[in-house]
Amino acid sequence: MGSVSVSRRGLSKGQRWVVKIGSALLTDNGRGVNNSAICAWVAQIAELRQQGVEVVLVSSGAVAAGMDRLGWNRRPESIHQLQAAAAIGQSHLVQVYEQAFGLFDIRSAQILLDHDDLSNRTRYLNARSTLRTLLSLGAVPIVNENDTVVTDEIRFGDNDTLAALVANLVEADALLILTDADGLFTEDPRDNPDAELVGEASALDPRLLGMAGDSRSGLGRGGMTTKVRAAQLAARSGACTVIAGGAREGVVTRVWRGEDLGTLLLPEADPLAARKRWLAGQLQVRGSLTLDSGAERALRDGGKSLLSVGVTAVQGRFHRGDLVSCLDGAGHEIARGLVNYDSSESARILGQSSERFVELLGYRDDDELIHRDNLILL
Ligand SMILES: Nc1ncnc2c1ncn2[C@@H]1O[C@H](COP(=O)(O)OP(=O)(O)O)[C@@H](O)[C@H]1O
Ligand SMILES: N[C@@H](CCC(=O)OP(=O)(O)O)C(=O)O
Repeated sequence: MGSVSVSRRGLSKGQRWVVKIGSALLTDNGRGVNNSAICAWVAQIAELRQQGVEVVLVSSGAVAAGMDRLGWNRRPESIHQLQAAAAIGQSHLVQVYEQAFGLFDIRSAQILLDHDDLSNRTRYLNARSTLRTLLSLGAVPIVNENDTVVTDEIRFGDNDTLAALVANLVEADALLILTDADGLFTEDPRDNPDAELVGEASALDPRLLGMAGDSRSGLGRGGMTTKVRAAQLAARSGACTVIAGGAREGVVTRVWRGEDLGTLLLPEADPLAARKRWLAGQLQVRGSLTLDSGAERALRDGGKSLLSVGVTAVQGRFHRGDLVSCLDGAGHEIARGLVNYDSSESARILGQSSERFVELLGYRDDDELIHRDNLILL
């Protein structure tokens, strides 16, 4: 699987990171919320922020923290008891984070998501806009599954998957999964103490899932299997994943600096191509926009976003967040992208500058009709 490489050095170039902290770690194996560990991770995240890295934190631990507060020492079977424990634990957890981030003058924000939020396009885009806005305000969003409203069938099942979906959502450069093992080993080290740490591999290497086993802690859910799957999911939008031991001193900043810690799982060679392909594979084309020559040039040569002022016609019926084609004057498709306004709104703002959006639509959300990050040139 090779040793550490140039790819490790690339980690510090990432501008947006998702850091996921698992239950067993957070609660010191069920012994209440580990305040000092949380303070240490928060201090490291504050350092990353200082270096210009935007961080989204995905934190598990609500059920485990709630169990501790309720004096339960076994994870309940009943979904309602789990939900109740999560509700009690989550508010405590967020309070601890809020205090810790406060020491660094960083605002934190609670985001609770469920499966529908990420499979429904409008809610997906809304979640994305909120996360992006929070990041641009310098805040650290703290994400967890919305355990109160989910039922068994629609649970993500584990926060590793949720973290990978969030990495896709915010188009993160890296996903750091902190857990109670030092990374992915060739076998569960609890079964075989001679198992070796995998230093680096392609996230898509088929051997990885054969090495990964389940969780044993009774607090965590997915074990290494969901972490490897999460790395594969994150790789789809071009993110690399590091699975590392969260109890190691300075782990977040050390991984960021490229130190040889944990397991680095890489996306395919060209992350940008992966990201665009991921975008293209998202949806069916629902409509099209015809561009004037200025807009065509801005897209083709300038790598710019599509503004409504450069659109001359709107075809089809589509919603905000749908995939639409961008056509040149002769009707040839030159690009595809996720549109920020639905078809009737797009028809009202075509040819107009975004300054008139409020007057024409009654509101203005995004200045661009299609943001360049959501645009694929053909
Ligand atoms: N190949 C492996 N390498 C390392 N750990 C493994 C492996 N297979 C299974 N595990 C288990 O996965 C656990 C971490 O997953 P989990 O308990 O779900 O933690 P978290 O709460 O951080 O998500 C480890 O404690 C370890 O016992
Ligand atoms: N939403 C749940 C997540 C549980 C979970 O997935 O835990 P983990 O496997 O430790 O990431 C909680 O906060 O307890």
